[in-house]
Amino acid sequence: MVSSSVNVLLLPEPGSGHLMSLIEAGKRLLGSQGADSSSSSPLTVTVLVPHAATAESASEVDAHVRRVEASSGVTSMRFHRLPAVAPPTECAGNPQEFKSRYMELQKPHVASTARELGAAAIVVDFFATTVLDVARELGVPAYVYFTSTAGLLALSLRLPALDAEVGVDFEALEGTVVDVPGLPPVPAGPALPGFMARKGSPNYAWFVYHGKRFMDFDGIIINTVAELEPGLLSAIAEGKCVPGRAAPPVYPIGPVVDLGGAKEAPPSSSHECVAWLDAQPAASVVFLCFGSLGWFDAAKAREVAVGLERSGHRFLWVLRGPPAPGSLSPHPTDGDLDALLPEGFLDRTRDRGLVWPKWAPQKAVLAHPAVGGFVTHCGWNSTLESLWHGVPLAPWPLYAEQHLNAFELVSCMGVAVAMEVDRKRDNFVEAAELERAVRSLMGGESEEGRKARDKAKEMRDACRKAVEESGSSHAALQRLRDAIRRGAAA
Ligand SMILES: COc1cc(-c2[o+]c3cc(O)cc([O-])c3cc2O[C@@H]2O[C@H](CO)[C@H](O)[C@H](O)[C@H]2O)cc(OC)c1O
Ligand SMILES: O=c1ccn([C@@H]2O[C@H](COP(=O)(O)OP(=O)(O)O)[C@@H](O)[C@H]2O)c(=O)[nH]1
Repeated sequence: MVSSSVNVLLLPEPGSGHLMSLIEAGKRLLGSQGADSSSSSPLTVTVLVPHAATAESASEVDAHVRRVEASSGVTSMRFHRLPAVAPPTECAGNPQEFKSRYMELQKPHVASTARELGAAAIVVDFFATTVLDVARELGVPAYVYFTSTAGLLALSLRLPALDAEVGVDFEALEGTVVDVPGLPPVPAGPALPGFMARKGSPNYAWFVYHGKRFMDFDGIIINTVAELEPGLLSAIAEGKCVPGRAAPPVYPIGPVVDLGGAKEAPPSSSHECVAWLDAQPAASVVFLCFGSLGWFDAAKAREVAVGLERSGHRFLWVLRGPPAPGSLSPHPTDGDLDALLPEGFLDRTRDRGLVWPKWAPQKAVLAHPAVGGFVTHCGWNSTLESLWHGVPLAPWPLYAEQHLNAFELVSCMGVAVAMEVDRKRDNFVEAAELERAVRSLMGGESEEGRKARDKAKEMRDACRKAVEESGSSHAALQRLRDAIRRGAAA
């Protein structure tokens, strides 16, 4: 007998990156609900879509929601738009504070919607840990969805204690290391996330707050793969991050990336970048792309150009320019190549390079057999997309938690060659250093490069196996569904 459905509410942060990741996670939750799904209650998912704070963000969110609504096959996922709230004021320049306070303002709407729709569980974005109060008030189990690494999760869980142990600002710890269970000693200067620099900053305070609250959830769903971060996941599960308290169960269900049609073969050469790659030999092209917010000024672009030219390798370089002057949007503009690149660079490299000034079809590029290496800002989605295709990396972190990701990619996972990024000079990389890293990554004599290439292939296989039936992420999803059903029954 099929019993009534179990409705899981998802509360994303209304920015396209986090929203898309949580919706994709919701699809996985609905996925194949297990051999016993005909006899147990089927899960349904309702995404609570907060009204985005800016017009630009609202239109991105709306477009994405419409695409998912229209796509066939996602029949048990519904979307419920939450009413607009007045955005918090006085947080300019403090994105973590803004996002955290904005999510806190959703609480009354989440509470009334959960009552109206009936919720068996609530899953919230990691900027929305305040919404745990609503779940507790209603007696509904609550899960947090963590869009980044187990490394950042371990650091977040450890941070409240670390905050008490360390009496100075973290930026004053230059030259020392920080202990995070599951990671080798973390060099404070190069590797800690930027928002940890000053204890007085509201972003830091929110990071400590979220770290505390993660411990109170019924479970933490994380976009990683057990085989990518085994030591970190064990350290968290063994309670090493918060001694004396059992951590909530952690469900590594990754890689949660929407691979669309790009899973195996690249799509037809409809995009100029892909058409260009079609004409290049296998594993011969280094791809450079820096996420949704990465951009370069002429000084940085010059170093890249010189480094690429001297490396002799083929390249596909996504070069974006600064956000529009006067605009509130942090998004880069299309790169003005004449202004950004050294004289004659495009002519000299015409036969072996393409500089693309706009948003690029990154997933299709990484899926292309011509791509042999990826110079990346180390955004976690970009990293997972690269590893899904077995492409080794050279890290050039820029913002958010990316410096910690870069450290982990080199020092723990071994899928990246190290590249020296001068954080004190706004993440500047010298041409000679880029040239060295690209040569190593793309098949020079270096042992480091060979190891990164081998390890990336190994991780590709591990990621693909993880999502198969009997794989670790598949099993974690099944444990999560069981826990949600048990919670609903209770
Ligand atoms: C992981 O720590 C931080 C992440 C972010 C952050 O926030 C964010 C919010 C949105 O509404 C849309 C986004 O696209 C977005 C992206 C983002 O940073 C990236 O998040 C990715 C995961 O989805 C991934 O982890 C990348 O590495 C991040 O660059 C912001 C932040 O502080 C401001 C964080 O500490
Ligand atoms: O030109 C670009 C830049 C980025 N991306 C996509 O944007 C996402 C970036 O997410 P990530 O977590 O790497 O970094 P963020 O932009 O959130 O910092 C990834 O899915 C990329 O494939 C893309 O398709 N084209």
